[in-house]
Amino acid sequence: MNPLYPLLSRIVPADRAAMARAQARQAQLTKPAGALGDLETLSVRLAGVFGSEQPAPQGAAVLVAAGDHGVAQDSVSAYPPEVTPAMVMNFLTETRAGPGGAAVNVLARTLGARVYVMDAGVDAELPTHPALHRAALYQGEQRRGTRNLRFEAAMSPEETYALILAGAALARRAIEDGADFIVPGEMGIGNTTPAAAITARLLGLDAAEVTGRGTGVDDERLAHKVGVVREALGRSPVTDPIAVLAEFGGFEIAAMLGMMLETAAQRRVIVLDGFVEGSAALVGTALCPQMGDYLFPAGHCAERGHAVQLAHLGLKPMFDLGLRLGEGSGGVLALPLLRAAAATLREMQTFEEAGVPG
Ligand SMILES: O=C(O)c1ccc[n+]([C@@H]2O[C@H](COP(=O)([O-])O)[C@@H](O)[C@H]2O)c1
Ligand SMILES: Cc1cc2nc[nH]c2cc1C
Repeated sequence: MNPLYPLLSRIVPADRAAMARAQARQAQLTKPAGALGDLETLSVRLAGVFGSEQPAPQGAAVLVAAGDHGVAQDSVSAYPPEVTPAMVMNFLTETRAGPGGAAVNVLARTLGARVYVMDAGVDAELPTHPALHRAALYQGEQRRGTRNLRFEAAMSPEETYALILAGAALARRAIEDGADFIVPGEMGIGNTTPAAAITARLLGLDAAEVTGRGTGVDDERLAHKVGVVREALGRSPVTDPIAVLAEFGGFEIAAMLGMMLETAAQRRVIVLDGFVEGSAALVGTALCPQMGDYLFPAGHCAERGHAVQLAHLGLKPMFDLGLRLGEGSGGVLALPLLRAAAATLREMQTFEEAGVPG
């Protein structure tokens, strides 16, 4: 049996009747018709997720999965692979302001989201820390970093399934802790290369159309990176979504896919951050189109290939701040907009209640 079958079979479409009631309610609220713009669309989609025309989502969590990549030895990033474990320590360190000194920690602290960090296969001996979650090991060793997708499959099928299920388990934990919004996030030097390969294969595009500068590579490195993605795609003809993920993917991308599937299965909101997160979302909707009902893209991301991912998903981002960080940082920034959208349905008066002539 497909090890994902029990998870996939729990994902049902959003509640269309609740969405229709929310749409009708938006029309009665005290504002000119349509005047809340995209907040109205978001509020109706949230009604579908929570099965209520007055959705009341509570907690939020950002789940940052970290992994290393064989291809990072291949000059595809502007930074060395040692940054990945160093940033994991930065996510966990105590600072004067509180736990964690990275952008995602600060944004989450500012906006009231809880941060969970996951070692999905980082190439370093990380110390035990109460806030550091290890990927559940399948029978055998968890490798520290994937193989180089340019020459061979990045992950085995067993590793791929193990990481998907580990990501699902962490999302389950965060939901048990009270999260109704799950923001999958990632850290992994080199990971815009696997994300580009996955996106190119699943959308049938050329490497050059979806390969961007990541951490900021120059023109020469970008041309080399496009060549690496093209070689990887030329090496393997796979099109099955899980095979594509295993062949070109990353441990943290597989973990984020698991987080997304579990969040959809539990009818909570998946707040979608950038391009690397988008590659996991493409695998998810290829496996299970209904997962798209639970996806809420945060901001437009400056990475080449992000716009085409969202166009394929048929979803519009909420803002454009030129972000290209990852970590789930953009997703955390979207939380106030999503909360505000739900609050309009719950708390605004109707024309009739307020005695305003409609
Ligand atoms: O997800 C994105 O949109 C995104 C865009 C550019 C960079 N990143 C982050 O930068 C790293 C990947 O960039 P690179 O150049 O090493 O492939 C990784 O740690 C990601 O979190 C992430
Ligand atoms: C410093 C640094 C922080 C990051 N956070 C996500 N990707 C990153 C890449 C670098 C290089």
